[in-house]
Amino acid sequence: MKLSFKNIEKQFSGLQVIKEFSRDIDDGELVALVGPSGCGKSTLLHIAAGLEQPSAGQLLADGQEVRSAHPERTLMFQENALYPWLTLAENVALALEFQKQDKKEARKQAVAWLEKVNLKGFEDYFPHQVSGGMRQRAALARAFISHPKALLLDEPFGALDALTRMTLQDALRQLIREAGPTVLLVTHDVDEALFLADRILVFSARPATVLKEFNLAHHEKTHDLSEFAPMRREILGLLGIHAESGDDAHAVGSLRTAAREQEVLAA
Ligand SMILES: Nc1ncnc2c1ncn2[C@@H]1O[C@H](COP(=O)(O)OP(=O)(O)OP(=O)(O)O)[C@@H](O)[C@H]1O
Repeated sequence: MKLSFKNIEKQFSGLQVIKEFSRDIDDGELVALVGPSGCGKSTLLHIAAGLEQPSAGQLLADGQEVRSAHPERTLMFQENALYPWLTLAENVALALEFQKQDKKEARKQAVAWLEKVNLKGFEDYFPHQVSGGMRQRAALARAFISHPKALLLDEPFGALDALTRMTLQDALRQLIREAGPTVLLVTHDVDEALFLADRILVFSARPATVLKEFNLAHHEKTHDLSEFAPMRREILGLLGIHAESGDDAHAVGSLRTAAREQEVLAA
C-alpha cells in the first residue's frame, strides 16, 4: 500500500504539532520516524491509522483519502497491547473475529501465527504468564494475522531489554519479508531504525518538520552496524546528542532520556 502524506498539518487546541509534512511511502517500504519526544511522531501514525484527522492536508492510501480506521492499516503499540483476560491464542484470534471470521478458523490461524513467532506451546497461556518479549511476539502475530497492507508500529519494542529487542527485530524483519506490508516505525532507538529501515526521517522538535532523511534501501544489514557509524553519529547530532566515537552505544541508550529532558525544558 502506498501512503501519500500531502501537506499535513496538525494542531491540538492551538498547539501546532505537525507542520507541512509531505512524503510518499512506497508500497512495501519501511520508513522509520525518529525525533525528540513530543514532536508529533505518534500523531503522524494516528493520522495514518485514521484515528486522527489532519487539521489541513490529506493522507492518501493507494490514492484514496483516509477518513477513518480500517484493519488494512494496523497500529501496534509498545506494551499492554494484549487483553489480560484472554490467552495468547484468543488475543491473536480476536483480530480475525473482529472481521467476522468463524471462531474455530480464527483459532486455527492464531495457533499457526503463534508458531511462526516461536510461541508454539504457549497458546493457552495468559499474557501475565509469559515474558515481555513473548507478549510482544504475540502482539506481532496479532498484527500480522489479518494481513495488513500497512503496519504502523509505535515503539513496538521500547519496553524490552536490548537483547530481547534484537531478537524481536529479527522476528519482525522476517515477518515483513514474508508478508511485505508498508511499515511506518516510530522508534527512539537509532540502531533499531538503522537495522530495520529502508529510509529514516529525522524530525525536529515540535512542530515536527523533517530535518533530514537517510536512505538505507539495498543495504543487507546485520546487527553489526559499524558501517553505519557515521550515519548514526549524524542522526544523533541532528537530535542534539553529540556522540564521541566509542561512546555511541551510550549515546543511543541515552537518546530517550535526553529527548524527555528536551521536552521538559520546552514545556
Ligand atoms: N489527542 C490529543 N489531544 C491533545 N494533544 C495531543 C493529543 N495527541 C498528542 N497531543 C500532543 O501533541 C504533541 C505530540 O505528541 P506525540 O505523541 O505525537 O509525540 P511523539 O513524538 O510521538 O512523542 P513520544 O516520542 O514521547 O512518544 C504532544 O505535545 C502531545 O501532548
